[in-house]
Amino acid sequence: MAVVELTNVSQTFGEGELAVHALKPTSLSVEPGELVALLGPSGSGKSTLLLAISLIQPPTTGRIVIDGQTLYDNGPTGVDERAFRLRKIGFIFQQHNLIPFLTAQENVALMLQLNGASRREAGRRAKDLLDYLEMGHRADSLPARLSGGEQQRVAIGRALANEPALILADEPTAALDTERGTKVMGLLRKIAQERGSAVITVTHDHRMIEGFDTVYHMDDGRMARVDRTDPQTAVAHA
Ligand SMILES: Nc1ncnc2c1ncn2[C@@H]1O[C@H](COP(=O)(O)OP(=O)(O)OP(=O)(O)O)[C@@H](O)[C@H]1O
Repeated sequence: MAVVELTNVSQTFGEGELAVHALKPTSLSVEPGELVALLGPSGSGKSTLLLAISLIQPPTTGRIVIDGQTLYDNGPTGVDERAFRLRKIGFIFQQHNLIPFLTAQENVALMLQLNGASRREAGRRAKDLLDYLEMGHRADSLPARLSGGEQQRVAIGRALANEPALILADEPTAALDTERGTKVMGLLRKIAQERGSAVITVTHDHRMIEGFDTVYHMDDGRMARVDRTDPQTAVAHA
């Protein structure tokens, strides 16, 4: 079963002559363990797509099924979207938005507590997760004391805390040097494989493209799959 199943999802802002068709009818299926990259110029609809998938900004039309649950079918389906997001979707943004006065461990634990874990249980699981991300030794540090790459790993820990079926990321490696960026990609792959999560990442970071299973290019609200075996196409979309 696919983790993400989109059918004819579109987004139009405004009406009549002023209408912006930010996302033309788009269908997409992402399997467990699959890493998907979304490329495309500024304003092509990448953020619109991520916001629609997570129903942070519901689309104008279409059907969205995540982890077997129909969240949207040309309108809301009655699912509690906020609770669903908290349990099933992890977000990683370029600006990691860690809470500055909480330690690395507390930042991760907070997500678990929001989902009902006790403080003690959340602390224990957050520490395990940071160990897994090779950040256990910095568990008690405040974000300001961590390097950019370390902060990014804490943000990844936070996104993964509830073992989400789907991870949505916006430029997770752009602020990192190649070595750290490669490590973050490796982590995403490891998690996707071990947990069967699907990962959809907006990226302009061409250094990392090889790390993805599937690459889509967006242009003016239209999404097309990039055939990486064809150098012409791959270059045209680079
Ligand atoms: N809430 C909104 N109201 C009106 N227009 C919007 C809204 N959100 C996005 N748009 C428009 O929709 C189009 C797609 O925007 P989107 O943010 O999805 O692009 P993007 O590919 O993510 O760009 P970037 O790489 O710059 O983040 C743009 O023309 C944008 O101006």
